[in-house]
Amino acid sequence: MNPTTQKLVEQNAPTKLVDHNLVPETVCPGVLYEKRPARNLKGEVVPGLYNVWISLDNPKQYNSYTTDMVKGLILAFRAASCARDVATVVFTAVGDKAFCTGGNTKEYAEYYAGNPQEYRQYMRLFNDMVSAILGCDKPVICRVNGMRIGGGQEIGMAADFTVAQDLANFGQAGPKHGSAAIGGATDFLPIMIGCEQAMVSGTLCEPFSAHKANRLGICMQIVPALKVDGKFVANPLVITDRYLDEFGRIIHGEFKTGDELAAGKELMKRGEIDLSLLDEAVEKLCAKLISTFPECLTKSFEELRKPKLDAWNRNKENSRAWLALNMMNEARTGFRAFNEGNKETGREIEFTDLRQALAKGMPWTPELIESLMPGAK
Ligand SMILES: CC(C)(COP(=O)(O)OP(=O)(O)OC[C@H]1O[C@@H](n2cnc3c(N)ncnc32)[C@H](O)[C@@H]1OP(=O)(O)O)[C@@H](O)C(=O)NCCC(=O)NCCSC(=O)C1=CCCCC1=O
Repeated sequence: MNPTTQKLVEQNAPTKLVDHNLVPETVCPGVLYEKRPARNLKGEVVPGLYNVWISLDNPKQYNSYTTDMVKGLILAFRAASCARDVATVVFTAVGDKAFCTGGNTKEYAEYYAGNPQEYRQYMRLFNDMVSAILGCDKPVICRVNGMRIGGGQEIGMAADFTVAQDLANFGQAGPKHGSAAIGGATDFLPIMIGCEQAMVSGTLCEPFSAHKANRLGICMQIVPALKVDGKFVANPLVITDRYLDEFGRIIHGEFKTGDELAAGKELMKRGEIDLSLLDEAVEKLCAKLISTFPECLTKSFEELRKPKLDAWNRNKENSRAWLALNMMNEARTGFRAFNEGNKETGREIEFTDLRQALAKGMPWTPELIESLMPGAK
């Protein structure tokens, strides 16, 4: 700060500030809240200003969020909103495997399955978490440190910007695991990537690469993360060196197959993951954001959020009720299948068995659900 401005601040700023936060900046289980010094465009630390890094910390379960973590995120976004000295929120997670793979399937299978009134309460918290991200008083950057799947994709899309390391996959999981992607994805995807691609992602649940996420417009920037022999290389599992196939179809960002894939996997084994370029890109974006008038920036992102916010507000309460009741049958079955299955038995049900049974008018009995579990004879 220049000396004249500094003197004016000393003479005019209140000596005691009112605390608008609802809760102290608490540490909640599974959520880290860390203030990091903000930097300007030259990379210099700006004294007295910070960016808050809110990190999901459940790497063993791919940073899926438990009920406690959902509560922690609501509080963390609220605290960041109220912090006068915070410029930007970086929303990320611990490790390099996953940003988040959505709701915690163990908790879903072992507590919420068959318990719709409890899940309805959980969905109150879930809805408040998404609203807390969309309503954050600071711009929110989703730093995608690894895969962003299911509810992870939903809370990531609620952020204002997405910057990803290029080994991260994106996508939905709901209809394969007994849910519908109505925790934000069905609201945000059509706006962000168009109705056709949204339909593909929200129903087929096929993961797509960071390169494709960038092309579709769901991610503003990607950076390489794999270092082989000391040099960064693009994700070797994905086609990145050509745009079209012989028929003129776009193949850039599609997953490799056959020999090309095998060679990619070999290269992957030789390399190590280094997220320093991701951090550089995120810091650079934070520096660009801090180099703006604060209220004009806030008004701009508040307006630009409106298409997402309007769609979310229109649907979130109905979605809550539907998801709660769905815990009686399909979610009860799908999340148990993921939780009780393994690599050998598989973690999904035989969908055609269920469809054949329902086609004959079979009711949803506990025995039907047991008969559908992976490995059931
Ligand atoms: C496709 C996957 C994301 C990754 O697959 P893969 O790379 O093969 O890893 P895994 O071996 O499957 O997983 C590694 C370990 O992490 C555990 N894990 C992964 N995801 C979760 C999770 N969401 N909850 C709890 N634990 C998780 C996994 O069990 C492994 O541990 P283990 O000890 O068993 O070796 C794949 O992991 C996957 O599909 N995951 C589940 C994705 C999912 O279904 N998420 C929930 C979607 S629904 C949702 O999020 C919702 C949000 C609000 C609205 C309603 C709603 O449904």
